[in-house]
Amino acid sequence: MPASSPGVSPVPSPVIRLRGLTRHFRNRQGSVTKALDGVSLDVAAGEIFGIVGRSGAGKSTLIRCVNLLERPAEGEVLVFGENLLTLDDAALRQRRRGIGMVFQHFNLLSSRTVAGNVAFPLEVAGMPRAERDARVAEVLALVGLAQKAEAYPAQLSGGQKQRVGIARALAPRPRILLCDEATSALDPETTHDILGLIRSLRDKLDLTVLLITHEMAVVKEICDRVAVMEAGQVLEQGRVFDVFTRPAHPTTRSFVAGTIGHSVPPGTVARLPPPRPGEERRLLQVLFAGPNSTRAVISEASRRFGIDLDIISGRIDEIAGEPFGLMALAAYGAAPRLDEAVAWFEELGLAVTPLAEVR
Ligand SMILES: Nc1ncnc2c1ncn2[C@@H]1O[C@H](COP(=O)(O)OP(=O)(O)OP(=O)(O)O)[C@@H](O)[C@H]1O
Repeated sequence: MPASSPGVSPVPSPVIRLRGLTRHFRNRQGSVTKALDGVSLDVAAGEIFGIVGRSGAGKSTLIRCVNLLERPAEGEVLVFGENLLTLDDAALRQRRRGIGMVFQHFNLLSSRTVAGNVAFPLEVAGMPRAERDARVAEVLALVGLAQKAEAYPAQLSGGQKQRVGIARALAPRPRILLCDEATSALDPETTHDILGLIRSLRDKLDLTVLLITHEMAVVKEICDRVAVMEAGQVLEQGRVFDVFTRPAHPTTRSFVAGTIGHSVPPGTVARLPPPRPGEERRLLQVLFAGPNSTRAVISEASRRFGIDLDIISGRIDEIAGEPFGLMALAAYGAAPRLDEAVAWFEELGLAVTPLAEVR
C-alpha cells in the first residue's frame, strides 16, 4: 500500500473536516469547470496542513469553502464538529471570527496605518477602543512590527505587509488560520521568514493552519501533512515526509522531483558505459530513509543479485526534521535480477524511482 492515499485520512476530532465538496462553474459558453469534484479531508488540531496543486487545481475554491466565502454545491464543511452550511448569517459571522485568513496580495487598506489595518476586524466586531488598542499592540508585537504601528502600507516591504496581514488575521484570536498563497508574492528569503513566523505562531497560539500553495518547497518547509490536488480532486494526501519520499501519483512525483529529486545531466548519462549483451542499464533514484545504511545496502544488492551498481550522485536532505538520503544509481544486469533488486530495496523500505520519470 502506498504511504499516502487519495482517500481521506480521518483523524479523531478534526478541527476542520471537509466531506464530498463539489463546486462547479459554468462559463458563458456553457462549458462546466469542476473546481471541486468531491474533495474530502481532515485537518487535526495544531497541525499545519498544506494543499498543493498547479494553477486551476481548485485550491482557492477549496480554502474559501472553509469559511464559506465560497459555498459548495454539495458536501459538508465541519469546523470543530459543526456543519457551517447549516448556520444562519448571524451565527456564520460569529464563527468566521474564529477563522483568520491571510492573502497572497495582503489586501491591506492603503489609507489606514498598520495599526488601523490590524484594528479593522476588531472595529467590525464592535470591540471597545481601549481593548482594541491593547489587542492591536499585542499582535503587532507578536509579528515583530511594534515599531511600525503608525506607518502606512506603502512604506512597508512585502514581508512587512504580510506580517500586517497575519496580525490582522490573528487580532480576533482565531483558532484557525487559512493562508491563501501567503508567500507567493515574496522572495525566497522573505518567504522563509514568513513561514518561520507562521510556524512559531502556530506553536505559541495553538493554531490550526490550513494553507494553499503551488510550491512544494513551502510544503516541505512548514507543513505536517499535505493534500495534492488536480482538476478539483485530491490525488493523494498524507504526512509530508511520506508524500515526498514515496509519491504515489505521477503528478505528485513531478512536483516532488522539482524539490528533492535528482536529475542526471544528459552528458553524465552519455558517459555511462552501455550494458553488456543480454543485460540492461537502468537509472534509478533510491531514497534512503530510516535505519538501513546506504553503503551496506548497495554492496549487498550487488552480491545477492549479481548486478553492478554505480553511484552517479548522492545527497542528504531533511523534511520536517527527518533526514533522508537520495542517490542516483546506474544499475547493470539481467532484467529479472534488476527487478529482484528493486523489489528487495522496496522491502527494506527504500523508495526506488526510475530516473527517466524524474524530470
Ligand atoms: N468564480 C468563478 N467563475 C468561473 N470559474 C471559476 C471561478 N472560480 C474558479 N473558477 C475556475 O475553477 C477552477 C479552479 O480555480 P481555483 O482558483 O480554485 O484554482 P487554484 O488551484 O486556486 O488556482 P490559482 O492558483 O490559479 O488560483 C479554475 O479552472 C478556475 O478558472
